Amino acid sequence: MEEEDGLRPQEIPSSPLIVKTTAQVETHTTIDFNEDQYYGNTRVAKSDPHADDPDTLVYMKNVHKTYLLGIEGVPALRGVDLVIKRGEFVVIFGTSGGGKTTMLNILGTIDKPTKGELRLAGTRTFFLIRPPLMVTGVTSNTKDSELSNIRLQKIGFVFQTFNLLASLSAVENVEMPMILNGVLSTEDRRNRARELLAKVGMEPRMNHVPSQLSGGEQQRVTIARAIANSPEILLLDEPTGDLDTVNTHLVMKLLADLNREEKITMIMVTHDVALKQFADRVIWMRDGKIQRIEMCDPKKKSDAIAKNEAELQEARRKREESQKRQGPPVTEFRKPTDYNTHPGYGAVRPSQVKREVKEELVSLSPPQRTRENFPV
Ligand SMILES: Nc1ncnc2c1ncn2[C@@H]1O[C@H](COP(=O)(O)OP(=O)(O)OP(=O)(O)O)[C@@H](O)[C@H]1O
Repeated sequence: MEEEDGLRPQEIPSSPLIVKTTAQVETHTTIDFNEDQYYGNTRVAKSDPHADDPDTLVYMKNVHKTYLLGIEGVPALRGVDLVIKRGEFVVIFGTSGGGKTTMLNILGTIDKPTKGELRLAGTRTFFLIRPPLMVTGVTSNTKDSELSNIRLQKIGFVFQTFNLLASLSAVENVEMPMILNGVLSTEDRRNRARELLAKVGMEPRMNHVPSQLSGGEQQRVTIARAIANSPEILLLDEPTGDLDTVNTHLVMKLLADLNREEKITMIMVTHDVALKQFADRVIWMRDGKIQRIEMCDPKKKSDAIAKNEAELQEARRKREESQKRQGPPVTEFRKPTDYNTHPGYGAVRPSQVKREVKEELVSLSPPQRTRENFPV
């Protein structure tokens, strides 16, 4: 029986039916869907085995994003289909204005698509042009607080500009996502933050505030903070963009280790061609579309990781040698409390956290572009 709008009324299947398909992940263009699926009488997606595969962490189907500038629409994404599997290291590469950051913002639920389907780490998110009649999961009407829960538990962010809270120490910054998650006790949070900072080689400077840390050190703290709630995905927007060569090696080593050892899925936007070597797949974007997907040779990836480590060792050796030649560095001794920027050292005050988190959430939102600061 066909309804007026051409959609069939049908019961909600307990799990979406998988019908005949010849889909292949690697080349998004060859996905051939043969039948629609229905939730109630709302058509949400055509059948695709990847959509319900437990190893699928990101599923984007026909995702569009159009920004509104006054009365004009700026199309940033124009029908993106993408499947990312658990544990992959994906690099997003492409022309300026191609839609890379927009895609990352949508994957991070910082921004919502105008149209299309997005499933993230088992969370189903439908964005339909018209309001869905019967839909399971989250819709485009989903409250921001629910989306921020997905962000908090499933996704870690690392940006080019480290985005640490200026008035909190490194260890307090790392504790922040755990405070928001509200699962661990104060003591457990502090211990975990300490462990994470040790992992990124920053434990000795855990009581320093960001302004007392170098760019590379701040980025390591950011990575520790990003993995605090054991996310499944790390979204990285030019994570080495502001770093020198040695710190780039260091950060890439950390990311490669987290990907290999902890199976965290990495999705990284970069303009640095050299970083493509760390990827399993490179997604090339142009004019809001995926232009092509390049599969990378696993051997080249492991060679790149080994070369990166060797270069890092060499850089450290050279630095130690030059320090020996110049004699011991002049050390300024300070008490830990010299780094304290607010009373109640060691304890994060709830009012301060609340205010700073608010600022943090604002800073995570995509910049509001207006006709004045963003002429078209
Ligand atoms: N908030 C916004 N308001 C209006 N237009 C926007 C907004 N954000 C991005 N755009 C436009 O959307 C398109 C894609 O932008 P996006 O920042 O995603 O590209 P990108 O590939 O990350 O570019 P770059 O490599 O230069 O950072 C561009 O045409 C951009 O001008």
